[in-house]
Parts: sequence; C-alpha cells; structure tokens
Amino acid sequence: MKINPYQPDQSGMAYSVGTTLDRFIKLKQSDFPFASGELSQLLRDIALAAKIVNRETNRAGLANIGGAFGQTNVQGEEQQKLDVIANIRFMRALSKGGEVCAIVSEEEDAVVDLQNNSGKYVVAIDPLDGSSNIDVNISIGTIFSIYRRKTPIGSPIQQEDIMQPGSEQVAAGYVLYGSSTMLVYTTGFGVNGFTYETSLGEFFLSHPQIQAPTSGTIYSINEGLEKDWQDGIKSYVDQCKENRFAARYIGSLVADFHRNLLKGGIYLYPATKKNPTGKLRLLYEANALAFIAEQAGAKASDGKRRILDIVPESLHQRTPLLIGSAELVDEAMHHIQLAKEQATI
Ligand SMILES: O=P(O)(O)OC[C@H]1O[C@](O)(COP(=O)(O)O)[C@@H](O)[C@@H]1O
Repeated sequence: MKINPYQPDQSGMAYSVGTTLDRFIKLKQSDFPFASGELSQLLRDIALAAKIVNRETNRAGLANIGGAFGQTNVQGEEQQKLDVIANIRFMRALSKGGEVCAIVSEEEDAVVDLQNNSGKYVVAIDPLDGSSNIDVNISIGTIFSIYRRKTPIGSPIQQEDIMQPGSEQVAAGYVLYGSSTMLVYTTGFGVNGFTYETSLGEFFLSHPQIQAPTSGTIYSINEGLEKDWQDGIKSYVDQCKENRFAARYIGSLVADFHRNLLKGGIYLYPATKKNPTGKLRLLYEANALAFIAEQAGAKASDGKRRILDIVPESLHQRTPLLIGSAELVDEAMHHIQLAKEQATI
C-alpha cells in the first residue's frame, strides 16, 4: 500500500503523517459545512475509551482480568471479563458527552436508551471482537458504527432510529489491539489510520487515505467448517488454493480484515449448519467494516447483495460476510452465482 504523506483527500485537504487524531478530527470537520462538532466530540470519546481498553488488554494477564466472566450474552456466547470491561468503558464514553441517544452493543440484549432525547446519534458497537483470542494474546478489536437519528431531536427514540441500513452510517471504524494499537475510521471522505503512541497517550496519523489493492493473494476463512459450506464457497476456495493463495485466518475479524485491507485479500464467513444465516452480526460487525471497505475501494457482500443495502430486521441479526479486495469479492460472488445456476439445471 503506498503512503503519500501529503496526499490531499477528497476535500482537497492535505494531512501529514504524524498529525494527531485530535487535530485531524478538527481539520476534517470542514467536510461537513453545517457541522456542530458533536460527531467530532463523539469520535474523540471513542478514541479515549479505546486508549483505556488498550491499557486493560495490555495488562490483562497481570490484572487477573483474563478469562470468563461467568455469564453468557444474548448470542449465548460466554462473556469474557474483558468483553464486559470493554463494554462498560465504551458505554461510559458514549453516554457522557450528550451526543448519543441510543446504543446497540454485542454485550447488551436490548437497545440501551440513554434517555437523552437531545442526543443526535445512535451508535452500534462490538466492544471487543475476537473473544476467542483474548486470553492467548492474539490481536483483538473494537468495531463501531455511527448513525444520525431519523426521528426529530427532542423526541423519544424509535425503532427507525436503530434499524437503519449500513448505507445510512455517518461514520464507522475499528480499533485493532495488535502489535501496535491502531484506530481506523471513515466519515464518508476516505479511510484514515492512526497508530497509538503509548508513551505520549496519543493517536497519530500513520496511514492516510487507505486504498485497498483491487486484488490480492490472501484468503481468510475457517476451513474447519468446510463441510458446511455451500458449493459456490467450496469452488471459490478451491480456486484460491489452485492459484496458490496464502491461507491466513487469525480468528479475529478486525485483525483479518485489517491485514487484507492493506495487503489485498478476502475474508469469508459464509452460512454454516451452526449459523445458517452466518455468524457475524450485521449492526455492529459487518456494517462498519463494509463502509470502510467501500470507502477504501474494496467490497462487502452477503453473497447475494451489498452488505450496506441490507435493511436490519432484528438487533443481533447475523449475516454471511464476504469482504475484501473488489476483484476477489466479485470472483467469489461469481462462483456463488454459478453454483446456484448449476443447482437449478
Ligand atoms: O471461531 P470462528 O467460528 O472461526 O469465528 C471467528 C469469528 O468470530 C468472531 O470472533 C466474532 O466476533 P466476537 O468475538 O465479537 O463474538 C470474529 O472476530 C471472528 O472472525
């Protein structure tokens, strides 16, 4: 991926690598002529919570905050202590500033109505993604989507404020707690990545205007579930092997997505017997990454349609996910279509 430190973005503004996140947010506010600064403050609040969660994940082994919490979440998954800690930290950060009226979280059964009708934004969040990797020191992440509410400010939140298609996102991003900690986000004007400098407690612009390679030679899928795959997925993965693609699967969506975004590749989590509608959640996993992917020139689909076009029907609804370099996603879709046609012959 080429980095042009002074590459002007879509609004013609040029940012140098090393710009602090705070300064970048301030400068980018001009992308929104009538901006009130609330979205900017919300992004800052998310960054602050990410710094705290970063500290907690770094010292999890020492602070006895590894391991299970002893409860299951609405998905029936065993909550890890860090899942709960991250959820609390982001909940606090999102509810303190007054910009947010409602939160959808992987760790909360129902919508968290902040009883703040003057709040303009709805946030959907996966506080800690990659739970199966928390205790074994492998990269994990946070994923967030931000929507402007549909109903008038001052009125109670309604279903229509929550059940918005991904195409309505005003911002989305993820934090990767890896060998270094990064925050990558978009507000619809390109994708920018910031690296956390722990000693200074600051995020600095390190990856301006990320553009995903249109193709690549990496595929990421849990091959242990091959028996459950539909024919189109099987034939596509066979073709990847035929072409000597590298199989890379960390088992943390954020980490797999981030690698493929920078190097070129495709991540696939199709429907399986255990998860006939896919495993990943539309509102707080797939939508955010799909927005970032498209802003970086990549693609995201459920195998039939664009992820961002899906109108949600339930809070924790799952979706199959094919996401990554545009040509690879197109190729996978082609295999799925072909298999469907062959099945009807
Ligand atoms: O273990 P599997 O079935 O391959 O699933 C791994 C996938 O599930 C996830 O862990 C789901 O996310 P959570 O950890 O937030 O539940 C993704 O990060 C990852 O890509």
